Amino acid sequence: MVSLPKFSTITWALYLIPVYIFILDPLLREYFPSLLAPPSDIDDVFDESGAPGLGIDLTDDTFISPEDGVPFNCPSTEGYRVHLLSREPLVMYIENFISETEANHILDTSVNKYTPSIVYDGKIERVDPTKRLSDRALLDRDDTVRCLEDRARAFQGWRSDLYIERMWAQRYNASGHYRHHYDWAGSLARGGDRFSTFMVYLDADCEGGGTNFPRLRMPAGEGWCRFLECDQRGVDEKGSSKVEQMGVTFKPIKGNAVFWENLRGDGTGYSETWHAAFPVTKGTKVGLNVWSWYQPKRKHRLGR
Ligand SMILES: O=C(O)CCC(=O)C(=O)O
Ligand SMILES: [Fe+2]
Repeated sequence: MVSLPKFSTITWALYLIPVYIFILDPLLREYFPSLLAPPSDIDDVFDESGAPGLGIDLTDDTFISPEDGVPFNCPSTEGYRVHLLSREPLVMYIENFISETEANHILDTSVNKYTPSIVYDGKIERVDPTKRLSDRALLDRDDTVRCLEDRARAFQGWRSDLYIERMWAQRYNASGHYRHHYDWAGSLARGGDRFSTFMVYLDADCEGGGTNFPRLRMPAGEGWCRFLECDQRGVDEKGSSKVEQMGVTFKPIKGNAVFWENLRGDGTGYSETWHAAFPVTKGTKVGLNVWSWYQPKRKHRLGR
C-alpha cells in the first residue's frame, strides 16, 4: 500500500500552494471563469429573465442602445487628449472627452429625472445608502447622447459584439459616495458582461468625490498630479506611508473621463478594477456612466 510521507500541516500547505497556482487556478479560469469572479456590487439590472443563461436581450432598449438607424448630427469636436496610466489592465485618462456644451446639455435635460441609485446583489435591486448614496437619471437618446455612443465605440476601435448600454447620469450631493465595487459581474460564460467603463465627469463643482482605485499603482513623477490626488502620498496618522493602501484617486474634472477595461481576453474580470467614488464633502458632482456590454454571438448548433 502506498503511504504518504509524514509532513506537518504547514509543509503540506507549502506543497499545495504551487499546485493551486500552477494547476488548479489556470484550470478553473479556463473552464469556470464565473466561479472565480468575486461577489459583484454591480449596480444595474442584468435582466436575464427572458433568456436565462443567454445574456441579455440585445434588442432591449431599456438596457442597451441598439443601432436603430436613427440619423443624428455630431458637432465637430475639438478632440480629446489621451494619457495612458496602465497597460494591464488598460486604464486611460481622457482630457476633454466631452465638451462643455455637451456636458451642460446633459445636465439640463436630466435635471428633473433623478431617482435614488440602486445596488444589485445578483438577486434583488435595492436602495442602500451605506453602499451607494447618489441619484441617477436615464438619458434620452438625443443627438448629444448618440454622438457620445459613437465616440465611445470609435474609441474602442468599433469592436464587434460590443454594445453601449443606455447612459445614466449620476449625481452626488454632499456625503454622496459609492463604496468599492466592480462594474463587471463575471457573467461572460452566461452570455455577456461589462467589458469597459468610461467614467465621465459632467460637473465637478465639489470637494472630495474622487474616483479611487486602491489596487492601481500611483505613477511616478509630478506630471499626473493635474489629474490624480497626489497629496494622499503623505503619511498616515501612524506615520507610515499610505500610498500603497490608497492606490490611485482621479480628481473629478468637468469634461474629462477615465476609461478602463474590466475584462481580460479570456473573459475573466480584473481585480485591479475594484473602485469607488469617494464621498463628496462639499458641493455637487455629476458623473456619466458609459458602459460597454460585450456579448459574443452564440454559434447555433446544427439541427437547432
Ligand atoms: O462616480 C464615480 O467616481 C464612480 C462611479 C462608479 O463607479 C459607478 O457608478 O459604477
Ligand atoms: Fe463603478
